[in-house]
Amino acid sequence: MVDSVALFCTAGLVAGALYWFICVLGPAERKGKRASDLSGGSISAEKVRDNYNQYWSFFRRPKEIETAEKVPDFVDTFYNLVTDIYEWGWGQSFHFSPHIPGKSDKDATRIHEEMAVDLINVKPGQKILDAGCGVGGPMRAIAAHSKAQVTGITINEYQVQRAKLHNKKAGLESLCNVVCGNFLKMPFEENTFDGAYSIEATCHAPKLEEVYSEIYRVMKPGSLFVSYEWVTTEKYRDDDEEHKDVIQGIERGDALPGLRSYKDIAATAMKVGFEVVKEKDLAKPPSQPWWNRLKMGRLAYWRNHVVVVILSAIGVAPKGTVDVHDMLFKTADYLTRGGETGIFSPMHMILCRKPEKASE
Ligand SMILES: C=C(CC[C@@H](C)[C@H]1CC[C@H]2C3=CC[C@H]4[C@H](C)[C@@H](O)CC[C@]4(C)[C@H]3CC[C@]12C)C(C)C
Ligand SMILES: C[S@@+](CC[C@H](N)C(=O)[O-])C[C@H]1O[C@@H](n2cnc3c(N)ncnc32)[C@H](O)[C@@H]1O
Repeated sequence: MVDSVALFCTAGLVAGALYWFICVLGPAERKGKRASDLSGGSISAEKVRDNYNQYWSFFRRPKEIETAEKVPDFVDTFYNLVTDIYEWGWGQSFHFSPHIPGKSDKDATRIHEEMAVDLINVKPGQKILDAGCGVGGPMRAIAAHSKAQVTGITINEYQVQRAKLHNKKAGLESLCNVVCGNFLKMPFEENTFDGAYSIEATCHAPKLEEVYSEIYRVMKPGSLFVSYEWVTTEKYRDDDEEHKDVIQGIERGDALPGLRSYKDIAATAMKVGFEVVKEKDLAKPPSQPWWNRLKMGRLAYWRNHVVVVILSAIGVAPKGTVDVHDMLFKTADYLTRGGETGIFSPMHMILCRKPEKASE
């Protein structure tokens, strides 16, 4: 009798501890994803590992990444694999922001997002485009702040579902619209939007010119476009093996067909017809390091690793989740090294205007 009571109590304690470790400690945000809900996005659970291997096979055939037609599929596969982990461990905004002393990561993220819409100067009710919207963290902050009508586009169907769900929960359905599509060939008429922004998304385009010219096409003459670009900075040397290693690590862990130099951004914008209004690397001092948040998360990553291993072992999370989590763990290190050495920036800001009259 005493034995069975002890057994019962121990089992209760173990179950309680597991619940606390996985469900309470797990979510990044109060209303975030739970570890027990980790999935492979639109990929069925049994195909997650195959898709992870397929993702890596792109890097064994680098020529294919250079082919524009293959890149959206490769990026789509990547976001099926990482979207839930990002939401669980980071939140609903899939980007970095400078650390702001005395402010939480959540507030610093929102301030960085609001700055984008303030730069494009839109009025309540006007239509704006979010090129590469993720699950819509920025879109909701921007719609709430500006009262503009935001249309987001993402290549990943699973993100569309997540974004719509979050928009509904936030009561922002009337201001936020999400479509699944390729930002290299958007399902919008010419001159549709009163402004456009893109946060850490155009880096996935094999050729920046293609996405910029498509954004230019759908914007109204005289309207503004702002982008936060992932770039290598003036400190990057391609004859330095350490630099090359860090940049290659960032490309592989973030589904990038090839990082561009900061020099290419304004040149490309002008090539497609934009006037460049302003260009500034928002990571440069006096901004505080954006990579602080990645470094401080290390303990949480270990806890997440244990959670993912347990959940995969008991069949709650798909089998390849551990591999995907490992890949992100290594990526966090490459990104931190990129930030600390100053050779990489995820927030090279460019503000452009579509001229009232297109030049010849
Ligand atoms: C703009 C892009 C994504 C940028 C960031 C949002 C993500 C880049 C690396 C990601 C992460 C790395 C480590 C993960 C950790 C091991 C896990 O336990 C919890 C999630 C991470 C913190 C994850 C979160 C998102 C990132 C910071 C790219 C893709 C263009
Ligand atoms: C790092 S996430 C950033 C998401 C969002 N801007 C944010 O900050 O939360 C990059 C986004 O770009 C989208 N993306 C990448 N390539 C795309 C393409 N060819 N067409 C449409 N969306 C694309 C991805 O699906 C993803 O939503």
